[in-house]
Amino acid sequence: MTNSAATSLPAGDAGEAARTAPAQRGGRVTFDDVGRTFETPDGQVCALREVGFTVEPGEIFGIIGRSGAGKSTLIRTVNGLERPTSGKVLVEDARGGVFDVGSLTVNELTLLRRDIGMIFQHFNLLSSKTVERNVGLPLRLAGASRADEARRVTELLALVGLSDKRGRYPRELSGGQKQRVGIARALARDPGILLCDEATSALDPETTLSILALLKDINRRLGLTIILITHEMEAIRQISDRVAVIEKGRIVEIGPVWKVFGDPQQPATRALLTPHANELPDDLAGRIAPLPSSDSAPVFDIIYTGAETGEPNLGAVFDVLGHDARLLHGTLDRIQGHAQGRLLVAAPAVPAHEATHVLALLKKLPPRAEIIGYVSGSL
Ligand SMILES: Nc1ncnc2c1ncn2[C@@H]1O[C@H](COP(=O)(O)OP(=O)(O)OP(=O)(O)O)[C@@H](O)[C@H]1O
Repeated sequence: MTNSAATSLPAGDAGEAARTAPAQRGGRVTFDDVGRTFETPDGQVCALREVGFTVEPGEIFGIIGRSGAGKSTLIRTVNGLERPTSGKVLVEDARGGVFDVGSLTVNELTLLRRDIGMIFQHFNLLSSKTVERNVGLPLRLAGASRADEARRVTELLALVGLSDKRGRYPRELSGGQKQRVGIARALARDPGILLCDEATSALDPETTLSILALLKDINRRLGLTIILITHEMEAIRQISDRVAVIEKGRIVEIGPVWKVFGDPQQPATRALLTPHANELPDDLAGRIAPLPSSDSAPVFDIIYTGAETGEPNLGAVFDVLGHDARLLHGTLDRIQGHAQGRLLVAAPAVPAHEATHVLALLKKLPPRAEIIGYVSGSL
């Protein structure tokens, strides 16, 4: 990989022609031991430490972390809005040109940013300009003719489902429509990478879903690489291929979404994903005791991480726990085709002194199970 800059960045008419052709595949982003510290009146703040991973072309890659973890700083290093104080951010475009973002001159950065679109939580639209003018702005700044701009705006508005809003102003649009304008504008110059900074955080749940569906559709149709930072786990779950968890500036966990969500390894990940995972409904919690009594039944907590082969086999569970076993509580979800979740099952047929033995049998079916207590009362 070349670490030096911009000789392969397209320039002039030939470059413009290449850029207006549909992207065949997205760009690749490599964080190579990236660190970023800020000098503040209160001393140094270390926002990123030893960050190292690669986002592959065409991936939708999510970055999650609590407030102040370093998400914004990290995503902003991709388009040079932040420069690393150590390490490198390398962006490889679809034509194989590799750019060391931190070492680019201002002019080179301007060129690189043509290949990197960005959308924001608060849309950042120009309120005095129509939808058409907002979307066409990057093209106009790049010197496109009026005719080329109008043609491209027509394509982009069709892509985001806003063809009928061409002459409207941002104030006349809903939040979801404004974000669609933001997406169209970000795609105006046919970038290979789209950065999404909390892009759905200001939207209601239904609109969020429609924007996520649009991003996924764009990713599939254009082959664009999408990097999204968010504190909304649902956004990641819905569309990301892989996810990285950032905590105090470090990447603490990274992997396919189904794996990280189904079987989080780090406390920071668990805190983000399942803050209420161990909470039971009050009525049930009140009935579960730590020790058995004469009329109680052991409660088995069965966890499907998604790594099991095939779908969860309830028949096999009931063969072990007895056919009068009762489902007390549970969730089951599907992420990227993997069924994962948790079932709490009471087994009146299992005497307390056999519970541990039965637990061992149960563990041979799904990979995780434990006894969380004993429930008494009629089942
Ligand atoms: N320009 C700056 N000057 C000083 N400190 C900064 C600057 N930018 C970010 N920081 C600090 O770096 C750390 C990471 O901030 P960052 O905004 O990247 O976190 P975040 O995960 O995006 O948070 P949020 O979800 O709240 O936006 C924080 O401690 C923040 O205060």
